[in-house]
Amino acid sequence: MSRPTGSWQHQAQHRGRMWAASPAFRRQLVLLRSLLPQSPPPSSPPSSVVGRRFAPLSSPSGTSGSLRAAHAMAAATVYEADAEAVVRRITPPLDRARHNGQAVIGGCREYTGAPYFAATSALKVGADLSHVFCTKDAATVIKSYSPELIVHPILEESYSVKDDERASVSSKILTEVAKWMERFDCIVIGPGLGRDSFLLDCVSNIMKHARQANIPTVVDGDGLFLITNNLGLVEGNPLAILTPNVYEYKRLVQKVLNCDVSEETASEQLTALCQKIGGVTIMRKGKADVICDGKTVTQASTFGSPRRCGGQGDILSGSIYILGTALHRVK
Ligand SMILES: NC(=O)C1=CN([C@@H]2O[C@H](COP(=O)(O)OP(=O)(O)OC[C@H]3O[C@@H](n4cnc5c(N)ncnc54)[C@H](O)[C@@H]3O)[C@@H](O)[C@H]2O)[C@@H](O)CC1
Ligand SMILES: Nc1ncnc2c1ncn2[C@@H]1O[C@H](COP(=O)(O)OP(=O)(O)OP(=O)(O)O)[C@@H](O)[C@H]1O
Ligand SMILES: [Mg+2]
Repeated sequence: MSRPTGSWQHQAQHRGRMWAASPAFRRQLVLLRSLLPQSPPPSSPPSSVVGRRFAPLSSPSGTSGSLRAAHAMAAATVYEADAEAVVRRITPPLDRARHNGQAVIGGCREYTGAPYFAATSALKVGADLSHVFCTKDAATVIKSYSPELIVHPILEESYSVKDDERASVSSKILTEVAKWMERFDCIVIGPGLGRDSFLLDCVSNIMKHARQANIPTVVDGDGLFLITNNLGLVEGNPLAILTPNVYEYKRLVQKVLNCDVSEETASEQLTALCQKIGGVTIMRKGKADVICDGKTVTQASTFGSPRRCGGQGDILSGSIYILGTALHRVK
């Protein structure tokens, strides 16, 4: 699907006026401050920020075509995040008056592990409740993994819905998820979702609803497959965080920037990608996780296991839940 033809700048100006007056705007400020260390004042040494300042990953020289303009605007500096300090800063304090919840939209016939990993990670980093919205086939399996998860067997794939029932089933699914939406501090769209066209249409509606409700939304796994083919779902949404792995990033770059991934201009290309989509924050997963909001580039290169077993990305997307709670605390 092609991108909307309306001018992004025009839409951004309009949204900007609305955002400035809304609680979501304050959440966005916290999002940026949490993920990205602030630039030190010109006279301050690098140690004064949460994170160290790094030389550019590469020079923008040698880039060509449509990327050149974006590269000219790109942040030339990559910061190294002090991941532990960031986590300490945004982890929700224990408070008797408070409870927090998150939802994972994912899980189909093939994949039950991914939504489980994401949902259970949220519990481990501090969520009191974690919901999974998945297909009926996946629900019993996911429930049997853990009594802590609240599992809703409501998503449907094409094979289980007759053509003339699609509209009513789709609307029923949205109504069911919408009923719960206000309880969530954050939703994660995509781990183990699969790529069934009917299911993805229903999830598009859920994403639009979450956006209207200003719920911070992490997009991972097959959620990234969905948005890569329908960028309007996240375009201009400052509460959207995309967490692509190597392949998901490659597909995004090819679709949005119309070129291949370039390691020589990695930070500039990531910045250009954020700017072209508009508003979103992207965490590019890899040996170092590189995070960008279109202005600043930060990397977290704390050593992890070199083993690349499946599920590590799902754990990451579920853990980003704490960022959602940080955002809701400034409601
Ligand atoms: N236990 C589970 O249920 C799991 C389900 N998963 C889900 O599976 C679905 C498809 O995800 P995929 O990542 O397979 O889809 P992709 O389309 O991103 O990957 C396509 C192919 O690339 C390979 N690949 C991915 N990352 C790679 C890397 N860093 N280096 C080399 N090869 C790489 C994969 O093995 C796969 O064969 C998603 O919904 C995802 O969430 C995964 O999260 C893994 C665990
Ligand atoms: N080459 C690597 N070396 C070391 N750590 C890595 C490497 N690639 C990714 N990681 C770490 O693993 C985490 C998960 O990234 P990964 O690329 O495995 O996600 P994924 O493919 O989406 O995982 P999943 O199997 O859950 O879908 C990242 O946050 C990163 O810290
Ligand atoms: Mg993944």
